Amino acid sequence: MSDTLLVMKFGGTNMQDSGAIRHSASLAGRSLVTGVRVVVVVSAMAGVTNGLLALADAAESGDIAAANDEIAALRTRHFTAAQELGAAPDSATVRDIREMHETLRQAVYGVYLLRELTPRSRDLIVAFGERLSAPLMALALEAQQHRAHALTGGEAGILTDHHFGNAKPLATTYERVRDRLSGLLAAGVTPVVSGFMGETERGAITTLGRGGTDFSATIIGKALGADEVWAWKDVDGVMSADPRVVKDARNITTLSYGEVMELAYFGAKVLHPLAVTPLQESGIPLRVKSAADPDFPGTLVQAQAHDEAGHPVKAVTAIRNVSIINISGAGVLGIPEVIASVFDAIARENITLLMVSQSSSMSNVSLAVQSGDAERTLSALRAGVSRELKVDRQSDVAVLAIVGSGMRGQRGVSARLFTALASQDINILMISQGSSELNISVAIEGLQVDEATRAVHAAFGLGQPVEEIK
Ligand SMILES: Nc1ncnc2c1ncn2[C@@H]1O[C@H](COP(=O)(O)OP(=O)(O)O)[C@@H](O)[C@H]1O
Ligand SMILES: N[C@@H](CC(=O)OP(=O)(O)O)C(=O)O
Repeated sequence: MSDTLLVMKFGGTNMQDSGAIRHSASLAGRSLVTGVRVVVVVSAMAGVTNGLLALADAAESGDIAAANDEIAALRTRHFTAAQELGAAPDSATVRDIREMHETLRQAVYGVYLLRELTPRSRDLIVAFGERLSAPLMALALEAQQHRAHALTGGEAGILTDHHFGNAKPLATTYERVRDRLSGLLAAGVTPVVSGFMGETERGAITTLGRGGTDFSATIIGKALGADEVWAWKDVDGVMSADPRVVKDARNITTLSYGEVMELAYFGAKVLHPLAVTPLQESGIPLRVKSAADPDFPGTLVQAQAHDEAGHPVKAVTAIRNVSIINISGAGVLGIPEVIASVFDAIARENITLLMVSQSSSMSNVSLAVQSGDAERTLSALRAGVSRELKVDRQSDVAVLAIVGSGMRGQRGVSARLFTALASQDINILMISQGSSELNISVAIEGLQVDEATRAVHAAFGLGQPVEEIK
């Protein structure tokens, strides 16, 4: 057996049905047959997380029939996949899947009876997607003659805080994961861990935020001191823009942890924004790889940035469904306490600020937040800042960002961005540049975000192949 250890993450698309699961198992198998040890981390089958969220909402609103229909559809989907992967009707896997569905049904009925869906019960319900897919991957690996064992996030040692829906790992997680998984690996068994989920010290199930399976994989990678973490995707790697929006988006060969965090933070759905954080200290590389083309190198994410000649910007990305909250009035004028009260109110509500800007006359502060957080932001501000200030909201906004370490100290980058937007008649509502100079972001009308993305991608020549320099 080689000493190499890889953590491999398979997302929803790569788990969407028995065929995809079998293919994903074969990708892990390519390494396993060479003696490499692998920990597999899986997401829910594509669409299952959204289905679970929808049925939980239906139960809360009293529509138990709709919730039960969705549960039945999910049940059929998981049983069909298990059967197609070779599970006998009386096998332990089928029994486990049946029991999980029964518990899910009971949890959903509880929500219906109470007409209350707390963040805690939502996490319990939504984590069933990943809990149900891990045994399917274990089946597929076993069918390909690899010993495998399915574990929930908690069983694998992932302990988190109590931020249901957006939990973070506790420092004790790392040692615990090592304890839980080392024995299996030493015995030649491939652990298959349900991603996206963990549990609190008291055993309540938590989730790590949408797309959280990437984060689970890197937490496990750090805990085990893995050689690399591989995130298998339905795209070639991290691309210069969302390939669904920009047809000539190209694969980015290397990115630094910082660059990938900026990209994920500014909406590139390809990785969870915190996914690389566990890797930063240890310098473990993350590879984003194409499940359809496993020999293609994909994107290597590591500590150092590699800048590309003539390409100060590596990617353009966007966050949709944003609202701008404006705080204005003479009272804002140059009084630090006012600004402090604004940020206090936001911090108390744990709201993520996407952009902040203050007008030069200092009589106005604008905050960009996800539209889902806008009402909470408005109430927090109305309660927390002086009544003399006017607080209002502009909806249907998007934040577009350009990212790349090569723009540090480079002149003319913002000018190029603004010219590209102006050429399409796109009005800029807010501007901000991170002090790290890894990104420049602008708020624009939501309806214009796709054409803006394409214009900016073209203006920075991101569709053209480049030679890489160190
Ligand atoms: N810059 C980008 N690079 C690659 N993919 C992107 C980017 N921006 C958005 N995406 C989208 O992210 C998707 C992959 O993320 P996701 O579906 O969450 O992965 P998975 O579930 O396979 O882990 C792609 O299908 C692509 O449409
Ligand atoms: N299933 C979860 C977690 C996840 O990471 O999914 P995916 O890898 O399919 O993006 C979600 O949809 O958010």
